[in-house]
Amino acid sequence: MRTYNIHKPDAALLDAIRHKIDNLNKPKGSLGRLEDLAMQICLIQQTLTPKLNNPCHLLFGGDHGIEHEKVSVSPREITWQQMLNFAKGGGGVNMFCRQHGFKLYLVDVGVDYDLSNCHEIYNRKIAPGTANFIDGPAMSEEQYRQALDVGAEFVDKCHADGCNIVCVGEMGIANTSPSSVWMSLLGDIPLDECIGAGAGLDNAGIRHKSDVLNRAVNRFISETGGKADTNTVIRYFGGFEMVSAVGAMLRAAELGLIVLVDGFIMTACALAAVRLYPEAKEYMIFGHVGDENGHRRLLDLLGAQPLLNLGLRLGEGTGALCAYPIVESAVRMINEMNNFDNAHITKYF
Ligand SMILES: Cc1cc2ncn([C@H]3O[C@H](COP(=O)(O)O)[C@@H](O)[C@H]3O)c2cc1C
Ligand SMILES: O=C(O)c1cccnc1
Repeated sequence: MRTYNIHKPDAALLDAIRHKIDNLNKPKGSLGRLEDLAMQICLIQQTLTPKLNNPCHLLFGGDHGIEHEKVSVSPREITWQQMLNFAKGGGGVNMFCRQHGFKLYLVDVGVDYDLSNCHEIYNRKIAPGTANFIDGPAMSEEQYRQALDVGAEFVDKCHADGCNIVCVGEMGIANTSPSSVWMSLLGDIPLDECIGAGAGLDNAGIRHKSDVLNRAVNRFISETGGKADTNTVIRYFGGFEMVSAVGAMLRAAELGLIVLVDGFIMTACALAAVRLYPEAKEYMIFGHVGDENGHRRLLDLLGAQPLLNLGLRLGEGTGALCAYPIVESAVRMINEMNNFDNAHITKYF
């Protein structure tokens, strides 16, 4: 399996960035979180004049064996139907990509339907859905490697487009289930605190989802003696689209791109990426906290402060895309605002 060469950005510029921000014509600290964002972006880009170039959105699609256990309110057909809908420009993700000028890459890594005639969708299908993790691992080691590599491949495409900020999103009916299991096992949090309604289960549905996931996790723990490493947990429960998202986040961090993180599912992928390479977190901006049970706790676990709180629970990358204008504002602040000297304002502190 490839390794990723991910470093914490060099902190040598920290004082110069702080000085520039504090010298802008405003009371010290008065642009709040925008100042922290600008700081993070300057460090990632190693400059006092950061830029956001050619933003790209990567959307990976895949189906899940665990869907057969009725852990989602929706059937798996929705995955391919939505992928085709995205290809026609009709999804939530499409309108926000259009709004903010993101180039959208749609990638089939494991949808249980032949999408190869659709030229707007890249065909990187590893298998038509993962295996059901109630019985054994969702994917083989080889499939795990492949899924990570697809993620990296598409970040390389974005990079070749001149992009320096990527959003990552997903489409995969039932994928809140593996996300909850990752959160529980990688975050050491009781499983039921990680489980929510997903795309709209009622209380009885959530109880059933919890029964299924508890059975699968208990079986896994007795099989592995509770000693499984991070890669094994990710591979055993993950979806192809989720593992590709992990690979994309890691490659983006390796290349020094900003990663804009979406909702519950993508935050679970961020956790997986950070468990593998802790420095990857320095490159991540967390777009929002959504309404899926567990999302807030997952963000807290990562020490992440989400930018928005809009009650979203769609996925696809929509929450990350909605946060993009805030990121733009932070970059404008540090590039365009006058400082006390050139605005001829008396510096009083
Ligand atoms: C029409 C529709 C569009 C979606 N777009 C994203 N999701 C979201 O819901 C799914 C996860 O929820 P669960 O684990 O409960 O299935 C994922 O596909 C996620 O992207 C959708 C779900 C539906 C039904
Ligand atoms: O926050 C998310 O990513 C999410 C929540 C519920 C359903 N689909 C996605």
